[in-house]
Amino acid sequence: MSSPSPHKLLPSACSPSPASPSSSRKLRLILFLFLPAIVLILSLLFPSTGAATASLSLFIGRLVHQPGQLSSILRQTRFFSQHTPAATMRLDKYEKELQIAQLAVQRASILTKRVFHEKAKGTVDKNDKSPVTIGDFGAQALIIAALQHNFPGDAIVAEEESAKLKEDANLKSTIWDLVKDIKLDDAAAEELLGGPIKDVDAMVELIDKGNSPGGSQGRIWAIDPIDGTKGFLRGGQYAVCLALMVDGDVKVGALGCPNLPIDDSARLTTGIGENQTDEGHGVLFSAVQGHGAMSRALATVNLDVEAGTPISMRAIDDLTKANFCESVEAGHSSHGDQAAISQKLGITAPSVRMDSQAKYGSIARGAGDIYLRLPVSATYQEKIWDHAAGDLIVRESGGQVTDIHGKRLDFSIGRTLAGNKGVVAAPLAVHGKVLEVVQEVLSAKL
Ligand SMILES: Nc1ncnc2c1ncn2[C@@H]1O[C@H](COP(=O)(O)O)[C@@H](OP(=O)(O)O)[C@H]1O
Ligand SMILES: [Mg+2]
Repeated sequence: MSSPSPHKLLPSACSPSPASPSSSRKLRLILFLFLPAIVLILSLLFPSTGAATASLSLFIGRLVHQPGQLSSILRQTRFFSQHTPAATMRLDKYEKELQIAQLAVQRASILTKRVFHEKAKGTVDKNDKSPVTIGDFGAQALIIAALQHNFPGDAIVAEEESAKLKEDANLKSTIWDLVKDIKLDDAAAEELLGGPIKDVDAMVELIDKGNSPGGSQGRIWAIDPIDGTKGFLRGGQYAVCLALMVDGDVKVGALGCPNLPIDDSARLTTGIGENQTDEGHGVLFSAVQGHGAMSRALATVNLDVEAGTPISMRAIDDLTKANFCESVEAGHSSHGDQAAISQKLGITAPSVRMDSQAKYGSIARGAGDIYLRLPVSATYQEKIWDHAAGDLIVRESGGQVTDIHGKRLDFSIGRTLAGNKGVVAAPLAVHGKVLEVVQEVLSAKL
């Protein structure tokens, strides 16, 4: 068994820490002591501006008495705490990348939702026997069109290729009929993405632009147009996933989860992975390295790139009360090993099964707590598009993501995570304990 590499296990420099209670207390004390003095000085200096002085004192008074508002200001101002920058999206870098990623995921999600609610999803089997739908091809074309328009020099690693479309004219035209009508409701946002794709040939060409071998150099986008295709077909959870890596490090991540509840505080229930046919769901998760993660309702319009709700993982003081997530597919993650790990940790609640990177998003916002992906096959290599966005979103929410050996996921090797086995994602404070038990249970296989 290889031991965890210490430098890889350091907490993300950007784990979010909301304004700390002590810094908040400090500011409240200062304001409390100086409030009368400020008011006195202002009224002596500007006797004619009584109303302004009164409003100012009212504002300061509210700050002193409303810690929530105070801490939100602290988060935004980076005041008093060296940790506060993480909880805001005040971006000094990657602002455009985040904006385009969010809009591209929103637009592709409109397409996937349309297919999701139709009976016939145009399913074909790929060579590896995994299914792909017209939604996968269409969403990939739309996302790549947006990336090519904005960042023409960037490489792209995307899951699908157009070979099947080239041999099936019907399939190709069905996808084009779908793609050509999809647009955001906001004209300016649509223009930012470069507007509609020109024609069917351009669409096919775009799909194949996702054939980069990946690697450790330069800017590379990873796209999974529909992650959890089996969940998508079953009527369960799925995710539209996009991440930017620079020199092998994930810098920006966006996850569109059209079937997750918008409310971040809704705890996961065991039924979340099935029969998600109600409208009114949909959440967009995003993160920028060093700036925390956030969520917002998955919309169809333009968006304020820095707005959204900061999210964080749930603090767990008692691991027996933790909530596990795992794949629905027993072929993707070993249900038996997961059950043995739960038992050893004293967890009695059944793990919540759901498809796709919606698992990463769910634990990042504290709806669930721990996501384990336990290898079933000795030879399977995880794909970078199945993890890049989720890995960043969880780490930026106060979590740690490693493989079962305790190594951080390495996105710099190519299209697969060839240097890793499985996934262990958990809040930073308990990750070590969870990993220990994972290794104990899997010891015979490691
Ligand atoms: N044997 C295997 N082990 C682990 N993951 C696998 C696998 N076979 C396929 N997958 C991946 O599992 C992903 C779905 O993950 P989950 O089980 O968490 O929903 C699939 O993504 P797609 O649905 O995009 O093809 C696919 O890439
Ligand atoms: Mg996938």
